[in-house]
Amino acid sequence: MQTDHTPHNINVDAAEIDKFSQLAHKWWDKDSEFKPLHDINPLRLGYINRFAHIEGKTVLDVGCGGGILTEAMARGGATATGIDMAKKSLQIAQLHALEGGISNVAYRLISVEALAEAEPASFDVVTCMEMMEHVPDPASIVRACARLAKPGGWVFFSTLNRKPKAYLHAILGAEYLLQMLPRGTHDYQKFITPAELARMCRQAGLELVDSKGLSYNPLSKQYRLIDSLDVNYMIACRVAG
Ligand SMILES: C[S@@+](CC[C@H](N)C(=O)[O-])C[C@H]1O[C@@H](n2cnc3c(N)ncnc32)[C@H](O)[C@@H]1O
Repeated sequence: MQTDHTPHNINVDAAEIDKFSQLAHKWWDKDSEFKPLHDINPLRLGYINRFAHIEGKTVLDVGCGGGILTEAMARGGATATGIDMAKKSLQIAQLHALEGGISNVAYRLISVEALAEAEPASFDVVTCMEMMEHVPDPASIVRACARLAKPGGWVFFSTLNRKPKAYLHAILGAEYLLQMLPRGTHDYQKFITPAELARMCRQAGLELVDSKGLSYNPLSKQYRLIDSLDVNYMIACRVAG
């Protein structure tokens, strides 16, 4: 794994990185705290592919954790790079790729802001999933992601909406009632409304092309894409060509 030493580590919440580092050994346990990410992975991969057709493309996965999406994109034929600020997660990601014989994926310990400064406009596709609600300054992440994509490239974000319904579903439901996630996984104040995210994208020079919500049915234990952005949602953006 490549480690880049950089002063660009201001936009990092150390407690968040610590939280994910402590769970790092569970990234690939599909019955663990990371089960929801495994369950939504085919949906988000399908969504990304619908717009960006990743086969043969260079993709960057920002806040990649153990590489659940990064590795799926590499398996889908992309040359994938995953970055995160939790070293343990990156080590797990790299080990998992090695064990699976996947060579078209690389992991780097570097902030997205530092990578954007060093290698602007170098990826066809940039993804940043379920990460922005864990950082102090999400707009800085959006700007860096936009800078890293090539002209005409695609940028995808997913996060949680700061709406009471999201508090009910993502915190009371998932953390307390269903115990799908550890308590304290999410901080409601850090959730981002679609309007706020759209503004951040606009200010970063991204054109918002599409948005979809994700809905979980606790009875069937299935996720599906929906039009409502009330709880979890994803957006697809394009850099001017
Ligand atoms: C909920 S996990 C999502 C992992 C992955 N994106 C996925 O959806 O499968 C959030 C990830 O964001 C990472 N993270 C938090 N703050 C970060 C930062 N400032 N820079 C890079 N990664 C960060 C955490 O270490 C963790 O791996």
